[in-house]
Amino acid sequence: MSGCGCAEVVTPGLLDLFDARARMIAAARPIRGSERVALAEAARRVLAEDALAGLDMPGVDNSAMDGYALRLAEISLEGLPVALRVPAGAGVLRLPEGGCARIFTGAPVPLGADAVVPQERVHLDAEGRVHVEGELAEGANIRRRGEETRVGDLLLPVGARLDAAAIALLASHGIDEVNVVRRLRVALFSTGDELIEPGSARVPGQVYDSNRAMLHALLALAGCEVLDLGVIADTSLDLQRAFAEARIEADLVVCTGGVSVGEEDHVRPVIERLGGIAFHGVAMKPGKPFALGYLGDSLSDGTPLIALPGNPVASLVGWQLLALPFVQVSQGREAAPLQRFPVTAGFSRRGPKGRRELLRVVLDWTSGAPVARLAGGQGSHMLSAASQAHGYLMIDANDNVEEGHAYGYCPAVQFLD
Ligand SMILES: Nc1nc2c(c(=O)[nH]1)N[C@H]1C(S)=C(S)[C@@H](COP(=O)(O)OP(=O)(O)OC[C@H]3O[C@@H](n4cnc5c(N)ncnc54)[C@H](O)[C@@H]3O)O[C@H]1N2
Ligand code: MOO
Repeated sequence: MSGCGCAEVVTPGLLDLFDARARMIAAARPIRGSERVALAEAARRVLAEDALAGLDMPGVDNSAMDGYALRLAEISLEGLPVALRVPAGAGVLRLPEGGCARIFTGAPVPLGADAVVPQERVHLDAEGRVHVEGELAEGANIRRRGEETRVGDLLLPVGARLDAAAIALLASHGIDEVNVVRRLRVALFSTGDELIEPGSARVPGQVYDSNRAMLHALLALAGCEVLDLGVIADTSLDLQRAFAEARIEADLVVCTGGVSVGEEDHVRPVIERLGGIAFHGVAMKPGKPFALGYLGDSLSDGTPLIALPGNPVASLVGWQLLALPFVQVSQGREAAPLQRFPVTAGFSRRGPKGRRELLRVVLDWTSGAPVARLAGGQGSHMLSAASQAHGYLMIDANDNVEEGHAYGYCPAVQFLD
């Protein structure tokens, strides 16, 4: 990866992005409480207890191929008569001496058989006797009982998030209900007197509230229950009321807007009155005025609060890089590591001094290897590029982008896990 080799120099007063991330992860406390849900409803939920194997897997020795089950010692020039037919779902039968069994993929291998020959490797003579072509090893094409897991083995640990493969694994053991961590209850509001609801009539100067729609979607994707408090007016009193209500109802409060330094930005002083700020300001672009705070006596005893910037892309990036790992730990999961790998830049650009920049890029594969190209305008108010981007190119605080050099690429898909 490129870089001038100097130590990172970030703007004084701003926290380094990775320090901020570490502080978010350290500050989060897993919530208490679980519920039983049907497996069909369990996608993206987090296991509240270990899931153990209810049976040996596979449950019986079974065939990996459509073919013939036989005793290797009985293979002869005369061929073997087909003495049994064993479809999937049949019980465990015994192979008669001197005969073989027609068998299908997944069907129980009859007792006595020690190999399965695929049907492509046999020929049947006029009497229907089976002749094996080529060599066959003992155990060939037999999937052994318990070769994957045994009764009582750990299938999935507490804290595992249930994806489609995990759900299939549980279903394969006959499990139809699971004990999962209750959903994290998150109170969400945006603040700004210019904000109006999408769908309503607008006069110039008014702005549709896109951050709340975005954060609602992101919280839902992360498996949270969202308590949507709407748009809160930019006054200390209104914010104070909103925070007080949010605190009673929720495990976590997320707000967006009004978190910068102008006199119209009331969020920080109100938080300081009702609780405190753990940190405010991260050396990243976009997303600088990110804050972690709390309502109550302390971060560990009070209700945590995440204040995201108003600029839409700053809000998105703040969620993805800083808020999401906090939510993951609060849900009883491990915070997913930030995936980053080198990708060549297909453009040059001056860097923002003092802040790590997250450029919204698309990957161009036409040359066979990925080349990052800007997805569009990079202003932190510009959602178009963010909506097109495959991920971010992360540029160090004191670096410029030079075409042909490699920089850390963070795929956006990781933030949907
Ligand atoms: N003098 C300074 N001004 C600003 C600084 C600074 O350090 N010194 N930081 C800039 C940065 S960086 C950002 S990011 C923004 C963040 O400001 P706020 O979090 O206080 O956000 P607002 O001022 O409320 O709004 C900024 C911008 O975003 C629009 N917005 C706000 N909420 C929403 C929403 N829910 N949906 C859509 N758009 C929203 C708002 O209309 C403004 O255009 O501050 C810079 N200023
Ligand atoms: O952090 Mo701000 O996001 O540069 O717009």
